[in-house]
Parts: sequence; structure tokens; C-alpha cells
Amino acid sequence: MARARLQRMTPQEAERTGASLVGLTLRDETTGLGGRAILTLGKRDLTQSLPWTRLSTGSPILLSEEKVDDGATVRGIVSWRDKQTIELALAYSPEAVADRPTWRVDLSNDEIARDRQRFALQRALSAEKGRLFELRGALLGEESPEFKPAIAPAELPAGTLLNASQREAIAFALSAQDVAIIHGPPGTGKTTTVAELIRQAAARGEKVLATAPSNMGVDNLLERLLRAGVKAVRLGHPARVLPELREHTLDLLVENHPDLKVARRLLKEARVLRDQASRFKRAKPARGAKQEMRAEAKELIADATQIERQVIAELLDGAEVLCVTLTGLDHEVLGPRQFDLAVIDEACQSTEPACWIPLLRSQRLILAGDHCQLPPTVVATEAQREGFGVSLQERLIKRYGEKLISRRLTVQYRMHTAIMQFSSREFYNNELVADPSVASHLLCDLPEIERMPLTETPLEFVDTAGASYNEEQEPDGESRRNPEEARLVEKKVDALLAAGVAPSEIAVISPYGAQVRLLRELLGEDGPEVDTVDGFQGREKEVVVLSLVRSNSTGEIGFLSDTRRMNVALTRARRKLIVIADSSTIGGHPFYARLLEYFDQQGAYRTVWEEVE
Ligand SMILES: Nc1ncnc2c1ncn2[C@@H]1O[C@H](COP(=O)(O)OP(=O)(O)OP(=O)(O)O)[C@@H](O)[C@H]1O
Repeated sequence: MARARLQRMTPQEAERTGASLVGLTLRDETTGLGGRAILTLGKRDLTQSLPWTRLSTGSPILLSEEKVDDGATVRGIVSWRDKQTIELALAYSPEAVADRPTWRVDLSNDEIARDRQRFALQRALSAEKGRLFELRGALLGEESPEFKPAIAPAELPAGTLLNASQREAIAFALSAQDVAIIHGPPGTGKTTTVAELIRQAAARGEKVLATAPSNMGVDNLLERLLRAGVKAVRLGHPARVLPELREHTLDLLVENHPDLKVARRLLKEARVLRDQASRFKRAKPARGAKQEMRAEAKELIADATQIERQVIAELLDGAEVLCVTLTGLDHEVLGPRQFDLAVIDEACQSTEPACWIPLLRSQRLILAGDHCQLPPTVVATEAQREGFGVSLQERLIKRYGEKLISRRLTVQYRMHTAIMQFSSREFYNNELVADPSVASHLLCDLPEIERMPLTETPLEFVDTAGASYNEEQEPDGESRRNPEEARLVEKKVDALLAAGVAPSEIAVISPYGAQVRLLRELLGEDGPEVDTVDGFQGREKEVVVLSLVRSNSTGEIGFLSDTRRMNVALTRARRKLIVIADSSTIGGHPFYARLLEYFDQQGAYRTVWEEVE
């Protein structure tokens, strides 16, 4: 569906969405692990950089030859990308039709992933007894989830300092018999907590499945588990795993296992025998010798496969924890293996069907995430209508209430208190507390940053009302932008740079893709990172400049009315948050009226007239 839409656009339009790269030529081809073809592609002009793209290491892609209408595509994944080139790992090397072929790469929505979700739902639906049947009851709201009395958390390893809310969340999760939630607002150490929960479960001898919707999420968990001394194995294609963690993938562990040497020798012998058998074509073969050799080669291959299977089983059964993305749970690899506990980190970033996949193999389920931030992106309106935009965590909290099913982490290690406070009031029952290590930190506390009002205060709101900074629709697009506001952002960024803030410590964020594109042009390649709110979820920077774009006489605010998007936007900055917006447009919405009042109370409100003086 998504690919069909991309194919209908002109190549340039498709490239601008960030989901395609077009006009590529082949630079290099090698063979990688497991005989995969590794292709390096770049623009025809060797010095030309690739445009901004969402295709990054690990993205599933489809490669096709441009201007050839035979519909032939090769499926693969991005294994590496730098400024000028993109490297792909493919099952096989594509055959070019044209003499001097050019190629295009499109992001693919993974069909295997969809099949696994469908299968999980069907299995859950048809379960008539057993654990899956019981868990289904709890997840569908038919049977209240049960909890044992909470036990005291097991001894923590030296160097692990958990705060009280983190300890309580772990004790609560360990007492869950069916399903429980760890609610982690921004910067509250959710992953730290989840990793410790898994370590404690493993220390009790439980087999744990540690999952997240994204490869990055799984890698974060794996890295912490390894640091805590847990025996963890990563499933999934090595190219999708951070290079420093690849040695912990099942593929590489198998590859490096001593028994595999034997298997390889057997395969080599089998190849020699087969070669010999085919050579008999010319000489006159002894009766039956050809068949005998082939049969022997077959046996050797079977022995090698058997050794490989045993190595895989030994590695899987020897691990305390298996780390894998939700949709990467592969029955071919795991067979019927069952787990005592399945944990889903970043649970609110996943659609619900994917969360049912680990359920098929687990006794209990723990979700960790923040349903007050953005839900998964669901493009199709029909899917949105059918409820795909609601995560399992959000649905369970609505069904059972926060108290029964979840515990919230309340100490955050990111934001100055003034940056945190508004979000805490609006979304977290005013329960968030800034850890003393961050509660009053400011830009001017960083080395080599000049002391001035810009760096000595945590908050700033620049109101463009009355300045005729009108929004406009992007030419040949549907997104909105605001050029005057973009120039004001540029001025702010220049002032920050002049005060000594490094570009790498600044993020410019806007809800609208068109404004992001405009700002990227204005601020240049070496400028600060510019992204949409959705794209910046999960990240943080010392200073964030937020451009809200909307400025019209009818008070229309479009998707700014999803306040979870603003919750994400307002909670990315550690030491300084600058918001640029038109109060006369956004102020009609009660949430934004309260936001304006908050900035005013904090003495952080200015009009654009004060700014441009
Ligand atoms: N108990 C603690 N004491 C001190 N620092 C902590 C504690 N818990 C977490 N942190 C720090 O807080 C930061 C965020 O933690 P972590 O990376 O676990 O959170 P996350 O789940 O990835 O982020 P978020 O909570 O924003 O989703 C890290 O730098 C971590 O070291």
C-alpha cells in the first residue's frame, strides 16, 4: 500500500517524503554473512550527498531498477549509510536489464511482520484453554489481572542506584501474575528500570523474553542487560543491530562457535564429492559410483545441518534472556520454546497486534512505556478508525485504571524543574520530581558558555501574534510552514551559537514536515539537528527551539490539538526550551491557553516586538 503510493508520485516527490532514494548507481558489490549480497549505491555524481532520508541502518527496503517496468524487486535491509552512499544487504544480487542501470530504494512495510501479527491474533482468538486463553481474558478486560502480595526487591548489584518509584515498579511488576504496566514519563529511567526487572527475574531462574517494537529499543535493553552481567542473546539480522552489540547476535554466536568448524569441514567435503560426481560426466563412471557420492554428500550436509541446529539450541537454551523485536520473533528459530516472562519496552510505540506476538510464548507480560506521549504512527485512516492508533498499554489503563494495573516512575533525570512542571501538571497528576542533579541546571553551567539572559533562564516563549507571520501551505504538498517564523528560529539559533552552545547540543523541532524542510535549508548541513516532533520522540538535547507554525485568523490548529504531541515536544530539552508561536491562533484551545499562562507566570513570555528590537 505505502509502496504503491510512493510509486504513483514522481521520483523526486517520493524522495522528498524521505521513504525513497532514486537515481542511484552501483558503486560496489561484495558477499556478506550467510552469502548475502552487499551492494553499495550512491548518486550518479560521486560528490553528491544523499538527500535527507528516513532510510537508515536496519530499515527494510525494496530495491528496483528505475525505468524498467517489470515489477521486479529484491527485498533486503539497509546495512549502513553515510553522507554519500547507502549499503544494502540483499538475499541475492539483482540482475540489471538496462546497459547503464539506475536504481531506486523504497522503504518496505514488512509483510513478514504483518503475517506474524495476524497469526498471533488468530492463535489467541482460537485458544479454548490453557495460559493463552487466560491471558487473553486479562488483556480483553474479561478477567481482572491478578497480583501476588508484592515482595521485597532482590538485592541490587553494586553501583545500581534505583530510586523509590523505580524499586516499587519492579516489585509490583514481579508480583504480577498476568499482566502489569510500568509507566515511564519522559526522562524517568524507564529502560534502567526494565533492565533491572529483567535481571531480577533472571536471577530467580526465570527465562525472559525481552522485546521492544524497534531494533534501537531492543539494543538499548541488551546493552544494559550485558552491563548488568545477564546472559543475553540477541535475535534478528546482525545488520539491524548496533555494530558494538553484533557479537551477541545468534548469527554471530553460531558463526564463532567451535563446533561450527566441524560443520564447515563437512560442507566442504560434501562440495568436493558433488564436484567429483558431476565430473564423471566426461569419463565413464563406475557403476553406481555417481549416486553413491551424491548420497554421501547428502549425508554430510545433513550432519552439518544437525550440528548447526544443536549449536543454535545450545545457545538459545543457555541464555537467561533472549532479546528481540516484537515482529522479529521467528518460529523457525525459536520452535516451541516458552518463557516465564515477556517484557515489552517502548510498549506505546507499538500497535496492539504486535504486542500479542510474545504472548503466545509467555506466562506473564510486562509493558513499559508512556501512553501520554505519541502513539504509533498509523497512516491508513481505516486502520485508525478500527483502533490501531490505540496502544495495548493505553487500552489496558483505560479498562482497569492506573492504580490496579500500573506503577508510575516519578523522578526524572533530564529537565530543569521549570521545563518539567507544565507537562507534569497536564499529564502526570503533578507527580513528577526533578532529580537534584538536573533540577536547576542551566545552559550557562556548561563549560565555555557565556552568561546572559538567553543562557541563564530555562524557558522562553516568543509570541508572534500581530506580526503577520502567516502560515502557508507548502507548494505541491499538504504540510504547512511559516517562513517568517523560520527566520526567527534562525535568529535564535544564531544567538545560541554566538553564546558558545555547540550545534550538536541544539535541536530545532516543529510538528510540521514542511517547516522542518524549510528550517533544514535555512540552517544548513552543519547546523543543529532539525526534526519533526514525532521524529524526535525518545530523544533529548540541552536546548530545544520549538516552532509551532500555525498562524491564521480562524484559530485553526490542526493536529496540534493532539496534546500528546505537545507533551513530547515540551519534554525534549534538558536546560533550555524556547517556544515560538502565535498566541492569537493557538490560545483559543484550553491546553494552549494554560501553556501561555504558565510561561507568563514563569516570567518567560515575550512578544516578537521585544525580540526584533
Ligand atoms: N535511579 C537513578 N539514579 C540516577 N540516574 C538515573 C537513575 N535512573 C535513571 N537514571 C538516568 O536517567 C537517564 C535516563 O534513563 P534511561 O535511559 O533508563 O531512560 P529511558 O527509558 O531510556 O528514557 P525515558 O525515561 O526518557 O524513556 C539515564 O542517563 C540514566 O542513567
